[in-house]
Amino acid sequence: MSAAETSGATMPGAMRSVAVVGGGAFGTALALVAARAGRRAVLVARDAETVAAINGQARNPRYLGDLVLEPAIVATTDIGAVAKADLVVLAVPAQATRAAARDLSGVVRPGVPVIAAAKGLENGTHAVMTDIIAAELPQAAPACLSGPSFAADIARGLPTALTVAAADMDLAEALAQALTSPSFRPYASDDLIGVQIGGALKNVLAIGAGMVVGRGLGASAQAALVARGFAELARLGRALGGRTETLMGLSGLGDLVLTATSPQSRNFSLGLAIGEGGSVAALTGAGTKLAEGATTAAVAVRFAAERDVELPIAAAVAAVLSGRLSVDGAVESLMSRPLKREVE
Ligand SMILES: NC(=O)C1=CN([C@@H]2O[C@H](COP(=O)(O)OP(=O)(O)OC[C@H]3O[C@@H](n4cnc5c(N)ncnc54)[C@H](O)[C@@H]3O)[C@@H](O)[C@H]2O)C=CC1
Ligand SMILES: O=C(CO)COP(=O)(O)O
Repeated sequence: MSAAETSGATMPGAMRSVAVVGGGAFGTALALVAARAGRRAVLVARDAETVAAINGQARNPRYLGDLVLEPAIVATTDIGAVAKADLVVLAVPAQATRAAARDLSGVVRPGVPVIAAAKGLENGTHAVMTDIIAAELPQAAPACLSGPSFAADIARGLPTALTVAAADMDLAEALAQALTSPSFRPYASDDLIGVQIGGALKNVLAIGAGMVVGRGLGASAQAALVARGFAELARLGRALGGRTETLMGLSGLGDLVLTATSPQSRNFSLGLAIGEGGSVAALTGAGTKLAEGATTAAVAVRFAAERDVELPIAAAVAAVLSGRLSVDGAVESLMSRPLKREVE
């Protein structure tokens, strides 16, 4: 018997029904993934208008424009629907993951895997998402899904490859089997920390890359930020126990390359607008699009400082976001740091 079976976690053949919680862009895309993989997929969203549009017109206009959602998925506002699921996906923002998990505490059945889809660190606790799930849903088997994949690309059925991780590799492999389809290729991993630190940090670095482009600093500077930013992501990931191979894989370097180079990314776009002279307050205030890196920046810098890990680029991004530095001031501070060996 595998560790997953002895721990009571649900195994692949039994994962017939998937509940995705969170009716935004990524939750909707992941409900489509589950449906394409042959699972019974239900999307639990709190906004009744979104639920009506998904069920009535196969669209989520608020988050995915006029993209047609095929195959059809079923949406509901009833969180009780999660009780029937053999597999749960939590696709709400990182700072809402604890509240959403708490809402599910009396609903998720024992042994059911709960996959965190958010990319970020919790403000205050510095927790990764699977630690939040472990704390709030002790009856569940925590897992996470991360990698280069824009929700709209997934929803269109474009080819995507991601990493799905669980502490138990057998469970990670079972989750990959349960979600795979011709356009969606999950790779299994048991490195929960490596996967989640990569996903959290790449958003911060993507904001920095956007600032570089928006300020007109050139493609050479953008590439330097990606490479030295990756050194920071890997330094923090390794300090927390993540593996170098994971950090260099889909959920780390892969997602960093995507997000730090594409205006399709909300994090990159936020940085771009700041670099062009936009006001941080106006670009991150109420009603603006989610950019997880805007919160994760300061959280990661504090977390790293506690562990004596240096994150100069992330710190510069956090300083610009908090109004302590201009983009030009950030560049000057980074360029005037004492010279270092490239490899420590
Ligand atoms: N959009 C994308 O391309 C991708 C997003 N992600 C990650 O997925 C997470 C969610 O992102 P998106 O879906 O894009 O954001 P979004 O802004 O499109 O949607 C967020 C959804 O969460 C809901 N929500 C917020 N708090 C909630 C709560 N307490 N309970 C229930 N629902 C709640 C909102 O009503 C909204 O429907 C983020 O961490 C993001 O980094 C990961 C990969 C791709
Ligand atoms: O995580 C993502 C792609 O992998 C989505 O990035 P943004 O949140 O910056 O749009």
